[in-house]
Amino acid sequence: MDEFTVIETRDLNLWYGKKHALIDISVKIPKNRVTALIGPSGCGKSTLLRCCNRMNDLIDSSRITGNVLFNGEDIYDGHADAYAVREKIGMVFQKPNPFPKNIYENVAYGPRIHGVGDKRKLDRIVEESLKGAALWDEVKDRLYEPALSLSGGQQQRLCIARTLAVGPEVILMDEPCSALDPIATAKIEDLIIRLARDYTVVIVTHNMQQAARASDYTGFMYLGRLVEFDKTTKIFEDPGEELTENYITGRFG
Ligand SMILES: Nc1ncnc2c1ncn2[C@@H]1O[C@H](COP(=O)(O)OP(=O)(O)OP(=O)(O)O)[C@@H](O)[C@H]1O
Repeated sequence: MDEFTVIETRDLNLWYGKKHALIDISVKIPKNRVTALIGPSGCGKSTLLRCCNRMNDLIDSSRITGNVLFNGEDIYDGHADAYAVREKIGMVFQKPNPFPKNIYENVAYGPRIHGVGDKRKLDRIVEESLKGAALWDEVKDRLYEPALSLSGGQQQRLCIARTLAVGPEVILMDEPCSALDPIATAKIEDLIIRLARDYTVVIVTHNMQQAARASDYTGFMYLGRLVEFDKTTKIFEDPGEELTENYITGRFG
């Protein structure tokens, strides 16, 4: 692969107690591309995604071996700061989870706790982040209304804006459309493609059409292993492994 690698895992293994959830995963995530992780329920997609920004640290029973490199530096190195990692590698979850605050405060929250106090600067960050998440036009006249008054799709784009506001390089998305209707889903998919101009996006999805439509690269996982990783067109048109072919043609799942 001749793309520039932003995140790389090397022989990554993860256990939840005795459960061996990730087995020898070595993968290179290309910069400024959308990578989709697909595979049947329980195969380890979300676990792999969470390893990329140390969210699994929050699960007491989890233990890892191997390496996860971000721009060549091991994020599990004793000196690495998990909070700084999560600023650079942001995450958007399955269910939109805005704070019970107004729209403006949801986006301003991250920059504020990182010390941005100047109102003009915060205004600019809020506007740019909402534009980046394709939400500005819909909310610019109601910035001080509760975030929870937005539709589900708007709330998810607000969560994306909140992630953008702290200046990430990578955005991890764990089934970001699973709680949304088809129109809201299409908007998020368009946004994902657009975000890859400025960011690297990794998305976990159950929806193979979504992976085919919105991603440049696809990893197929099965029982904790990464079976195949390649350009999305290759995975869907000419997979190298029979297991991948059986999955994408719907023979199991
Ligand atoms: N906090 C946890 N404690 C114990 N086991 C867990 C935990 N989280 C996940 N697992 C187990 O690890 C395995 C991988 O789970 P993971 O959620 O990563 O899979 P997934 O492919 O994302 O599944 P799904 O598509 O259903 O969300 C599963 O067997 C799951 O039961």
